[in-house]
Amino acid sequence: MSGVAAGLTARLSVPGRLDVELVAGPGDVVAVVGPNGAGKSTLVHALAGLQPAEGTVRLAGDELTGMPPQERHVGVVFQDRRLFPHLSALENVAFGPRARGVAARTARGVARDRLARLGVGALADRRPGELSGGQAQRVAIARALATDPALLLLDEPFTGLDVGVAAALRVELAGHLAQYTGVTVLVTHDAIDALTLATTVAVLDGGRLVQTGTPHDVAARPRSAHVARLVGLNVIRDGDRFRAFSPSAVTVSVHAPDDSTRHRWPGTVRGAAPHGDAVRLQVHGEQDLIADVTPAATRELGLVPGRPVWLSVKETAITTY
Ligand SMILES: Nc1ncnc2c1ncn2[C@@H]1O[C@H](COP(=O)(O)OP(=O)(O)OP(=O)(O)O)[C@@H](O)[C@H]1O
Repeated sequence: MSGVAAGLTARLSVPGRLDVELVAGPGDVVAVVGPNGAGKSTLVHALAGLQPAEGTVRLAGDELTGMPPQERHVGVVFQDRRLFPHLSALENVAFGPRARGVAARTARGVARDRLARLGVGALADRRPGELSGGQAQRVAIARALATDPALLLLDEPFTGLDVGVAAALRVELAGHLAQYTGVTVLVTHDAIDALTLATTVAVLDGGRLVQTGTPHDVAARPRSAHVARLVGLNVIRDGDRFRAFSPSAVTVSVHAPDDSTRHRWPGTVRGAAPHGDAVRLQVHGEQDLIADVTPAATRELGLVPGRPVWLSVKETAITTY
């Protein structure tokens, strides 16, 4: 794979908890998903050097194996933020560059820039105790980005935030990640994160990677019930918004539906696989979509690979982000 030397290659093992090989290129956003206890946090901590692990980690051509956390070119955001309570937002963000020997004035300039980019420039003088959860998480992300890390680790960064706050932060993070040339590893329990932010979804179960692929591939061909439940969503990009709907909300027909209240897409059946009591169809077209239909409908409509179909969904079944 080209560019891997500039990206991340990790082989990590923590006996009884983790045994994975993870490869990502520059700009990749790897969403790590999996059930509770799968080893997601262990992986993030091992990459950050906060969890002793056997194996090797190469990042941007550097060997990190055995390197202490503060020397790794890694930015970390945890769910509980972990800002220094006695420092202002600005000082929290400037701390990393300062610790790396950057002059105070320059470090503060970098910190102002990162805070502004995360939409919290006006809160630079506040202490963490004077920030809302969403604001504190923006500061935590600004802090993680302040050293221009080659690897950004986000461990459930939206957990504990109000739905609206998480949605706004997700949009900003998406904009940021689109320009970020390092590797991002994002631990998430949320299908929207996996499908909208990630370039790769890595499914961890029992400490091992059981599936990796593009978000669409993993959603279309989930190899575990957990992932099927997690990523079983259609997501369409509409400008800078994402529109998501469940495969069970999709109606499949062989003629163009004339109901103007529904969104319609033509496509061709690519594959069909049992999915619980239903059949999950993969449909290729201008939008690659998945649809759950009954086995009876599959037979009656002749929904086999190559079959041209129309998919439609009611506006009310669509959630916009
Ligand atoms: N400090 C520890 N010492 C020993 N075992 C641990 C420790 N922390 C976690 N484990 C075990 O390691 C395994 C992986 O845990 P980990 O916290 O990495 O999972 P996770 O995927 O992040 O789970 P969750 O989604 O619940 O946060 C689990 O079996 C857990 O019980």
